[in-house]
Amino acid sequence: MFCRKLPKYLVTLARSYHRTGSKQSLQASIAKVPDNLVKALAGIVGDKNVSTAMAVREQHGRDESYHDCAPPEVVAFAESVEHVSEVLKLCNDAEVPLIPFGSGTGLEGGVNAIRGGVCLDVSKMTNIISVHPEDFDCTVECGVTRNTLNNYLRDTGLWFPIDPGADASLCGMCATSASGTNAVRYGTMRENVMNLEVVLADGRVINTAGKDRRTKKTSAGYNLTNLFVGSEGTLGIITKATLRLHGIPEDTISAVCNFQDVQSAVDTTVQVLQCGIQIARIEFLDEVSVDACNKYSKLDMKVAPSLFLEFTGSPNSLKDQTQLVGDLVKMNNGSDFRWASDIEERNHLWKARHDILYACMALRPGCKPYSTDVCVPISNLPEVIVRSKEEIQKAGVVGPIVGHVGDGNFHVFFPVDQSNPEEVKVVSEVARKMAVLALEFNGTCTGEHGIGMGKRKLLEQEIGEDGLDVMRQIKATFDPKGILNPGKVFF
Ligand SMILES: Cc1cc2c(cc1C)N(C[C@H](O)[C@H](O)[C@H](O)COP(=O)(O)OP(=O)(O)OC[C@H]1O[C@@H](n3cnc4c(N)ncnc43)[C@H](O)[C@@H]1O)c1[nH]c(=O)[nH]c(=O)c1N2
Ligand SMILES: CCCCC(=O)C(=O)O
Ligand SMILES: [Mn+2]
Repeated sequence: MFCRKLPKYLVTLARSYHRTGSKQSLQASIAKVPDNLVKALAGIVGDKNVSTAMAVREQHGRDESYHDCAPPEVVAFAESVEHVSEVLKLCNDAEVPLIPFGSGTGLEGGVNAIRGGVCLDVSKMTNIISVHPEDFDCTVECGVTRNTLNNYLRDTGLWFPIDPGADASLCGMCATSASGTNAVRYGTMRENVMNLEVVLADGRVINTAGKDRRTKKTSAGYNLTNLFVGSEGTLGIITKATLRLHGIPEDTISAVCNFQDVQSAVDTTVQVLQCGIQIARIEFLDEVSVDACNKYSKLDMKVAPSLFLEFTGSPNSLKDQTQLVGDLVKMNNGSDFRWASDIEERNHLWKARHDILYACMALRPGCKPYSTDVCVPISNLPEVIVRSKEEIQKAGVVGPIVGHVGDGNFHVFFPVDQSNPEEVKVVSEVARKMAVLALEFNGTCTGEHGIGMGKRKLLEQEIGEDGLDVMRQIKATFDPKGILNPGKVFF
């Protein structure tokens, strides 16, 4: 069991766990941050940037998910890469856990300090370092959020299209390999990051593609950039990202339409993609989600399985695309095709889509979101959604379905009452069955939210024992003392 040299706090943790095998013992053995370490932190980042106040710790001990708050013992705010490097050296030498915090919008408990330690909040590092409009790229510090970047870019005619709905930090988005409604057209963070500045556990600073490199292509050695994309704060702290920018489309039209059943809506999506239509967004909402959206965002859509679509391009190409998609919708017995070309109407529609999490939560006030995130090859999507819906109905729980269907990715948002362990158990079991079903259909348990705490068991099923071993070896190379966000991705 203890084959590798473990840090002190992990030895205590593992021993007490194996003595009693209980969850309580895990919590009891959380590492204490010594007073002198708190003082040393203040020496690095300044007194104003260190806090042990309970309110600040609690605010940093959870994200937007259902996972119980696990506050760090101290929160430090970094203002520069030098701060990040010094703090890491300090924690590494003292063998104290360190959890990076971007903007706390994650959905898998990534920032929860389940083994205590120091939370390093990087949201004060907000410089937009460079924009090269002629090269379609920019470089930002880790605390810059996607809305801040897009507001800054407005006059250049460019934008960064990856859109997880929440106004997340761009390096937090790198850390979770985020995507969202625009991925069908622009890809995910993986396709849109060219270079990263990363501080390693021992304080060394590296640039994953080499300092100041910002090329569209590279064949130079291993792809370190994409090793850090999706690493969830377990391999290093991302302090800068060089990102690809895209031209703002000339014209945009949005539309909604509905179908008699889930299968027809998803079949339409598959056919749209198979026809090679360069759709900008195509989102599925089942009747439960539409109902929630109507109530929360004051829409008046027919309560039926629906698609939200967006087309972009020149006026001529828009005409061709919309005509073809209109025909496909009709072929699948879809109806109520409603266009929204006016910017206010479009914004209202997409705001409603992005607020779906809150709309679903409003179905059961006081509950927290338990979200699934499976992704399968597009041809398997209709069957996987239909069978997932059957599981939800069999379990008798509220489970609206929303999907980035163009990517084969969809979510069920179960609003769960955390104070009811039986309910949490039932929901977890449906979520697990859905993930296993996706794996059987050549899919993944997470298309965009990450593994965090909730999907660690599923990762092993997905990657296999040997694959997971290689991941552990990579972790040990980058973080031999295991201080970086311990307990995330792996147990
Ligand atoms: C309403 C709503 C809707 C959505 C979503 C959230 C919410 C609240 N999300 C999820 C979320 O926005 C996404 O996971 C973000 O990428 C997280 O960015 P934060 O800055 O908030 O990271 P946050 O602070 O939550 O941290 C997330 C993880 O990354 C690590 N981390 C953060 N900053 C780091 C850094 N600089 N270096 C290294 N590690 C770092 C943390 O330690 C943690 O493990 C989502 N996502 C998605 O992909 N598609 C979607 O459709 C949506 N939709
Ligand atoms: C439980 C929230 C999921 C958010 C999300 O990923 C989306 O709205 O697409
Ligand atoms: Mn999503």
